[in-house]
Amino acid sequence: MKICCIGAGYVGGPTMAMIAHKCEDHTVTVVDINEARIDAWNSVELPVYEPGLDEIVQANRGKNLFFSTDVDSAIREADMIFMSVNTPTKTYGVGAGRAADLRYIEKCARKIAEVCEGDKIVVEKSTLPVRTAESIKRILESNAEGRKFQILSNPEFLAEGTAIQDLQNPDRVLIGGDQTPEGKAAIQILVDVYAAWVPEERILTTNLWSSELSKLTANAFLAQRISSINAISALCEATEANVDEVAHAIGTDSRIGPKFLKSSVGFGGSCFQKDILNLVYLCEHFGLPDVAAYWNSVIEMNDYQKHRFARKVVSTLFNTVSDKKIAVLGFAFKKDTNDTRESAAIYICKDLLEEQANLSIYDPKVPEAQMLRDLELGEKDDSITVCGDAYEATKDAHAVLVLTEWDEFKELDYKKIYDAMHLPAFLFDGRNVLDLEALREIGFEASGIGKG
Ligand SMILES: NC(=O)C1=CN([C@@H]2O[C@H](COP(=O)(O)OP(=O)(O)OC[C@H]3O[C@@H](n4cnc5c(N)ncnc54)[C@H](O)[C@@H]3O)[C@@H](O)[C@H]2O)C=CC1
Ligand SMILES: O=C(O)[C@H]1O[C@H](OP(=O)(O)OP(=O)(O)OC[C@H]2O[C@@H](n3ccc(=O)[nH]c3=O)[C@H](O)[C@@H]2O)[C@H](O)[C@@H](O)[C@@H]1O
Repeated sequence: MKICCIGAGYVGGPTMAMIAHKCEDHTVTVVDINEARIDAWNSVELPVYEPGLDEIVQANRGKNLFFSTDVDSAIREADMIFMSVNTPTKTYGVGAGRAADLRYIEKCARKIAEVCEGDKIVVEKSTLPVRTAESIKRILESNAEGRKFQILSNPEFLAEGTAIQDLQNPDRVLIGGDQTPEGKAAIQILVDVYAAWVPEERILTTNLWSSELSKLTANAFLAQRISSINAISALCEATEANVDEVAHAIGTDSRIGPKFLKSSVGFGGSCFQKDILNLVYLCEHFGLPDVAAYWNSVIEMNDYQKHRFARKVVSTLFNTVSDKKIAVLGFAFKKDTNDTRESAAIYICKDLLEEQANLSIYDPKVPEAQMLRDLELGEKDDSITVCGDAYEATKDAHAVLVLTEWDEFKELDYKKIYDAMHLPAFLFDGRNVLDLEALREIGFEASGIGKG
């Protein structure tokens, strides 16, 4: 089979690389209108950093895995077309700030209608509002001219930083489609692709709307757990309870489970916030304001947590950080990724810049240009310095903030860092990854999240 994927981003690239790797009989072409991105996929420096990704791309690129800007030809030749384009929060017009911006997905549908010649299976890989398949179907069918289209929903559940592991061994693959004989046949074709490496009992099939809604619901539930434990972290700080101990104590209840209970500076990433906003918008659209308010509170709590952290830094540093050097360790929204979209670090840095702090930032994977873009600063702005390592960033600092849980931050020589800092030397572990007792023995005024 010939497979085409429109959108060579964090999802399109890795998922298609895995399909090509596991299904050597299929030819997979990933296309994008962003030429620089396609060039990078064809180079040694891939545009997405993911442990294990280089190896599978190198093994298959040029054999049955291709990256191209020739969108039309790839669509024309394909039997199955994945749409993996971005679906950001709308920034204009009706629903601005909440609804999903579906213009990219609609452009894909129109492009497919315009250029394809035979029958196609069109797969929604992007995360979409429930019932988007209906619009896609209308666009395709209005322009069908005898061609037949089957629309499937196959949302992606990978997490960045563990994408390859998640794709290799997914908890489940979800495929939704029409419950007609033709729809079921299309579902089976996609089931067969995944069955090359995923046990069949982990491939779930549903109707289209359940599949679309399950993706938004899964992200909302995951984010809700983080907001719940972060809410408790504030109470821990007021009561001398320890949030890690509370999380462990509740997580051993098999009904609650231990995962996604790590208190932090707040969740980031391109999807949790956008998908919950989308869910909130949908609830309002369907006349369910109480349901909308319930899910919106997950985002409100996350905003509270990010600002609470920045406020705590300022108040601990004697209520002023003006002209003080604050070292920021970690800028990505989580470890093992170069992605900074919606990273809590952006909001915390902005709050501190507002207080006139001088920031020296180090992240092992995020380039300086990206940080400047995220902080909306020009190239010559001297309120931030981007450093090549943690020691340079922390030299002469008044405080160190750990904002991403990169493993290397656990291995640093904190005595060396302490000796080069102003005293009292403050350290705020926004990820609860460091040994606070050991840091206090060195002399740090060290604090974590949710640790009274
Ligand atoms: N990033 C993640 O970890 C996950 C993302 N998702 C969902 O997957 C979708 C894609 O996300 P990402 O890969 O992160 O986005 P991304 O922004 O990294 O990649 C999207 C790509 O689509 C391309 N594109 C947009 N319109 C196009 C068009 N008309 N023709 C050709 N290319 C076009 C863009 O140039 C861009 O390179 C979103 O709906 C997202 O919610 C789902 C699970 C995980
Ligand atoms: O739709 C998506 O985009 C993806 O969103 C998340 O994946 P991702 O955002 O890549 O990463 P997560 O591991 O979920 O982390 C999200 C944020 O929550 C934070 N987090 C996570 C877990 C936790 O216990 N505590 C916590 O603060 C992370 O540091 C990070 O900032 C989901 O985990 C994926 O299943 C989903 O496919």
